[in-house]
Amino acid sequence: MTQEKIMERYLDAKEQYEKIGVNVENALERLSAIKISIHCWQGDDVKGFLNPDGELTGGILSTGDYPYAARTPEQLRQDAELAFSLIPGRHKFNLHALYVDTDEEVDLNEIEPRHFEKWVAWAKEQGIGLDFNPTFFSHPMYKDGFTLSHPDDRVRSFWIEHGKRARKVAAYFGKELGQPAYNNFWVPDSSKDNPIDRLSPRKRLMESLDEIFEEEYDENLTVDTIESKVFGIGGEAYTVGSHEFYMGYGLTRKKTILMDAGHYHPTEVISNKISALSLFSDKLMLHVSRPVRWDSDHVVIMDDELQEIMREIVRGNLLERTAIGLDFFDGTINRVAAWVVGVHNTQKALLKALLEPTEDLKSVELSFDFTSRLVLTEEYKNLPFGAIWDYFCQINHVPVGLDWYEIVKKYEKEVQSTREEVEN
Ligand SMILES: C[C@H](O)[C@H](O)[C@@H](O)C(=O)CO
Ligand SMILES: [Mn+2]
Repeated sequence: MTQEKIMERYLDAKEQYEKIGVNVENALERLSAIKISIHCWQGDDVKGFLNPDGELTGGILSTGDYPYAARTPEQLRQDAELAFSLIPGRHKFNLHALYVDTDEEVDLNEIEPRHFEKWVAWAKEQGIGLDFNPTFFSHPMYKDGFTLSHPDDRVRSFWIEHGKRARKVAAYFGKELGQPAYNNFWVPDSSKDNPIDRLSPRKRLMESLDEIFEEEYDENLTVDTIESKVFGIGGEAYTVGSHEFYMGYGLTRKKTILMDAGHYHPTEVISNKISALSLFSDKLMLHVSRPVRWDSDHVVIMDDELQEIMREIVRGNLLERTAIGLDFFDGTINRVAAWVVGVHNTQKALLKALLEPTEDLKSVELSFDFTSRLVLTEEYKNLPFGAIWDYFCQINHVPVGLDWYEIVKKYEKEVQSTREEVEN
C-alpha cells in the first residue's frame, strides 16, 4: 500500500471514530508510551546458555521442531533485533538468569551483573529496557520438584542465594538503562500427587522469599514481582506458590503480583481479576499468554480474552500501573514471527481499547440502558481500527500490513538457515 493510501484510509477512519467522540491522536500517543516486555525464551525454546543441553524442568514444556532456534547469545540478539525492527515503538527484552552471556563458568548461585554486561550494552544500542527473572528450574538443584520450599536447608540456601543475586542483576539493569527492571519470581515447586502436608512447604516458601527480599532496592531500579500457578506437568495435584499464596504474600509484603493468563483454572480469566487487584495494589504485572486447554503457552492471537484484558487496563485507567509482559513459547513456527505476531496482537488489542468511547459507555451502563450497551459495543466492533493500526506502523517506520512477514521469510532463508547447527 502506498503512503498516500495509508494516509487516506487513516483520515477516513479517524473521522468515523471522531463521530463517536474518540480522540484518535490521543489514543495513538498513549499507545506509543506503552512498553511491552518481550520474553527472550520464545527465541530458543527456553534453553538458555547456562546448560543448554540440560532438560527443561519445572513442569513447563516447549513443543515443536521448527528449525533455526537461536543457539548462541549473538543469534538470540540478532533474531530479537529483527523482531524489534518490525514492531512499532520502544520496548523491553525480558531475560531469564539462564541466559548468562559470559566466558566464565558460572552457576546460578554465583551470577553477578558482569555476567550480563553484553546484554546491557546491546540494550543500550537498541534503545530498549531489560527485565529479568531468576531461574528456579532446569538445574540439578531443582530437587524432587522443589527449590525454595524444599525441606533440605542446602537446597533452599542455593536457591535463596540465586534469588538475591538475581535482584542485584535486575537493579544493575535498572541503573544502567535508566528504567526499572521488573524481576519476576516464578517458583515451580509442586507435587504430582496429593501431599499430606500442604502447609509446611508454603511456610518454607514464604520464609525463603522473606530472606531473598530482606535487602531493600529502589523501585526506580527494580520492581520484584511474584507469579502464581495452578499446576505444572508432573505437579498436577499441588503447587506451593498458588494464587492465594501470592495474593497474601504480595499484599502483606508490598510485592507486585504478576498474573499469567495461563495459570488459572481453564474457565478462569485474568481479565476479571485485574480490577479487583488494582484496588489493593499499586502496581500489577501480566504475562499475556494463550492457554489452550492447559497452560500451553501458545502465541497470543486476537481472541476475546486478549481484548478483554486490554479493555480492563484501559477502562480502569491502569496503564501507568500495569506492566505488560508476554509469555509463550511455540517451537512449531519461525520464532521471530512468533514474537512479532504476539506483540502486534497485544498492541492492536490495546489500540482497540484506546479507541473506545469508554466514558459514554459507562454512562449508558449507569443509566441501566443495557440494550444500548449491547448495541453500541457490538456496532463499534465494525469500526476501521485496521486503518489506524497501519498508520501507526507507518509513523513508527515499521512495515505496514504483511510486509513484515516478507522480511522474516527472507531473514530465515538468508540468515537463520545458514547458521551452523549446534547439537542440543
Ligand atoms: C519461563 C518462564 O519463567 C515461565 O514461562 C513462567 O513465567 C511461567 O509462566 C511458568 O509457567
Ligand atoms: Mn508466566
